Amino acid sequence: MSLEKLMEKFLEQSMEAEDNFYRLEEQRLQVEDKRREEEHSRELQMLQMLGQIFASIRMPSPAPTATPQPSFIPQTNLTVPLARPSLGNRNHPPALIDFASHSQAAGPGLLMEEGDFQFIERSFSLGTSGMDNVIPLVRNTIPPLTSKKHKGQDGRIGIIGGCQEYTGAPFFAAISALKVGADLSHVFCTKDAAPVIKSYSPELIVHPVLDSPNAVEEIEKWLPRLHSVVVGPGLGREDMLLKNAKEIIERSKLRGIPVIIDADGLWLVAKEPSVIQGYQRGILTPNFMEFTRLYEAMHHEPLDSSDHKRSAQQLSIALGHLTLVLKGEEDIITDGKNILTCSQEGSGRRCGGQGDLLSGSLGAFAHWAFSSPSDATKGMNPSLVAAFGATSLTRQCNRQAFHKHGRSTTTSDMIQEINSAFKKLFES
Ligand SMILES: NC(=O)C1=CN([C@@H]2O[C@H](COP(=O)(O)OP(=O)(O)OC[C@H]3O[C@@H](n4cnc5c(N)ncnc54)[C@H](OP(=O)(O)O)[C@@H]3O)[C@@H](O)[C@H]2O)[C@@H](O)CC1
Ligand SMILES: Nc1ncnc2c1ncn2[C@@H]1O[C@H](COP(=O)(O)OP(=O)(O)OP(=O)(O)O)[C@@H](O)[C@H]1O
Repeated sequence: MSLEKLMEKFLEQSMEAEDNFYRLEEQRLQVEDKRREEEHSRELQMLQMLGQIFASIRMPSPAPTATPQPSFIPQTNLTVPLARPSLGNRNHPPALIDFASHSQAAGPGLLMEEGDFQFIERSFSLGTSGMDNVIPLVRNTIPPLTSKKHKGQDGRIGIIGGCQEYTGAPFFAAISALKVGADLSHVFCTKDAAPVIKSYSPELIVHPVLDSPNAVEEIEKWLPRLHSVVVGPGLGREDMLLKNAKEIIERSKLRGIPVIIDADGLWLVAKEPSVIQGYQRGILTPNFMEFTRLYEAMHHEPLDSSDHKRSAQQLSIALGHLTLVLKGEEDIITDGKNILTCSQEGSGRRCGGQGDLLSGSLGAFAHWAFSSPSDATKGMNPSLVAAFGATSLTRQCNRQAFHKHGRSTTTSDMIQEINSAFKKLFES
């Protein structure tokens, strides 16, 4: 046999061996996923039972002298979503965390009693002692970079958004998730937005399906592989796109995938709050305008803007203790029971797209927080920890970018700062 033939044969054999290796590895991962799923569903069942036991112990006792405050009646929803956790996610039991935060005094801050509920405020501005409280929890959830992992383990994030008008927003969100440390970022956008978004970056996986007749089925195929979805950046407000986004949210909920809703996704929530109400892995990231819309949709009265924290808390409660991030001069993060405020120094530059950096990076932080062992967040709701990570990072990026570019600072400049801002906050 000639040397050439020998080489050919050798190459064929080694390719076959490689194929076999990957096939076996895939099988092994499937078995591992199945084992984890079974373990998670057992944990969920136990936690539900525990939840019921706690609930029966904590039935409200009548408080004869307390004056009820009708405008602030908490509409709690302490049920654990009967959802299968997404693959690779260690499940954080929402009910248990709720009970834990009811019963723990939360370090520094203000303790308010409202009827039967305790509202605990923790004001954390980085650079003060507050940082010492939450930043270490964020750190605990960040997966270490080791050589033992395969591609995808640190996060496969899906962005639902991108239409003819808005191609920047989904790009900013998707690239921010990657730059923070997720392994893969998928953008599900309309057909005409896809080539534009692809042309911004070869790093993104772009699916031109959001306006196709079978959009939901096309996207659902990917859901089992996604660790979190961010719905809304650049989605637009066309009825058909909102309808598809709504269906994706519903299907993500069924799989227990963390769902971050921003921008036009919040327009959808204001119209149909039930789409996310009560889902303990849902996080909403409104700016003040979006917040006002949501508040008025839920409370049927104008927002009293004198006390943002209280309003944010009320809205969170009305939405079934969903985590809210009200963005502004200071970011208010609440799940209706705990309030964190992040006033990490940013800058006076308010260019468009900063919110997309926040929601995209939150996609990664949320995956990490929900898939960490529960002691990593020391009983704090993982959504709060993830949101604090994302807001402090966004503000730090803004600060660093402004330092270099001054009034010319744009979101792209902020994205360039993600690595060093991340290091400064979480790795030093
Ligand atoms: N490069 C891209 O592709 C980008 C695309 N983007 C995408 O655009 C889509 C629409 O998003 P949106 O935020 O412009 O819509 P909406 O909520 O109707 O706000 C409209 C008006 O509300 C006001 N307003 C806003 N904030 C406020 C505040 N804090 N406090 C008070 N008022 C405030 C303000 O009103 P004005 O001051 O102009 O009267 C503003 O003009 C969405 O898909 C998003 O992802 C962006 O991500 C940017 C980068
Ligand atoms: N007045 C402010 N001072 C400091 N930081 C701010 C201020 N307002 C917003 N931010 C920060 O900017 C980031 C984005 O918030 P912003 O209100 O711009 O969101 P948005 O309007 O949804 O953004 P987008 O342009 O992406 O739609 C948040 O991290 C928030 O903390």
